[in-house]
Amino acid sequence: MSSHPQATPLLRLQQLQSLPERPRNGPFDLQLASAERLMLMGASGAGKSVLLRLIADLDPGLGKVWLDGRPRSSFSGPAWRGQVMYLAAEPAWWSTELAAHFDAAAWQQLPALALRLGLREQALQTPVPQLSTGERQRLALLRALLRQPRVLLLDEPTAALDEDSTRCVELLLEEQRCAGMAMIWVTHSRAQAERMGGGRPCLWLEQGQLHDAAPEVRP
Ligand SMILES: Nc1ncnc2c1ncn2[C@@H]1O[C@H](COP(=O)(O)OP(=O)(O)OP(=O)(O)O)[C@@H](O)[C@H]1O
Repeated sequence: MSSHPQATPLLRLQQLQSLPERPRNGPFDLQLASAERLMLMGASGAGKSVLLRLIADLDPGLGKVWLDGRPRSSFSGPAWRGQVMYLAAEPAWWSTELAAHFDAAAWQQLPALALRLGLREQALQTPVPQLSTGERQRLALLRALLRQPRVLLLDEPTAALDEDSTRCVELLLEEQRCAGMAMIWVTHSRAQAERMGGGRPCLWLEQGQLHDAAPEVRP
């Protein structure tokens, strides 16, 4: 399957798949342009997180991936994941101090962005374990955005959020897309897939394969 076939896609997958001993996932062939966003749905356990993790090189797999025509094998792992970044549904925090997760420039930019996502000012001074799930989810998103990846792989980024916060996140991510960031966005919300899909059908993952349409409308 290919989305928007083009001469030089930003991200290209060819026959990407999980290792044979893992649950079947793939092979996937996919292209993603700069400023393109694919919405991805599928039943719980269908393999959506595994697909994103395969792309980010966080899960072992077979097949090929390119960024801007350059093979993933020519990047170091950290360099690849800096440009093709996976934002987990439950992101990891390696220090209880929030500031430890941001470089100095990003830390300066954080308050204004946090305000836009409805985070209280005090949240930035609160030890990470004492933040609410939704606060941590928004801060993890900002941590990722401030690193300016070329491709952001979003695993249910609004799952823990109320409607207002969800809309704030959607607006910010739309701005980032318009500025050129490509995204694959996993959601369980059909309404969100429609809102954020830009008129394109969302992709469905089922039995390890991607489809252009929801299961009930496929022949
Ligand atoms: N490292 C692994 N080794 C073996 N099986 C795995 C591994 N990681 C995930 N799986 C299995 O692959 C399947 C897909 O998992 P995945 O987390 O990708 O589902 P998902 O579509 O993201 O689900 P949800 O919507 O519930 O988050 C699950 O059955 C899971 O147990």
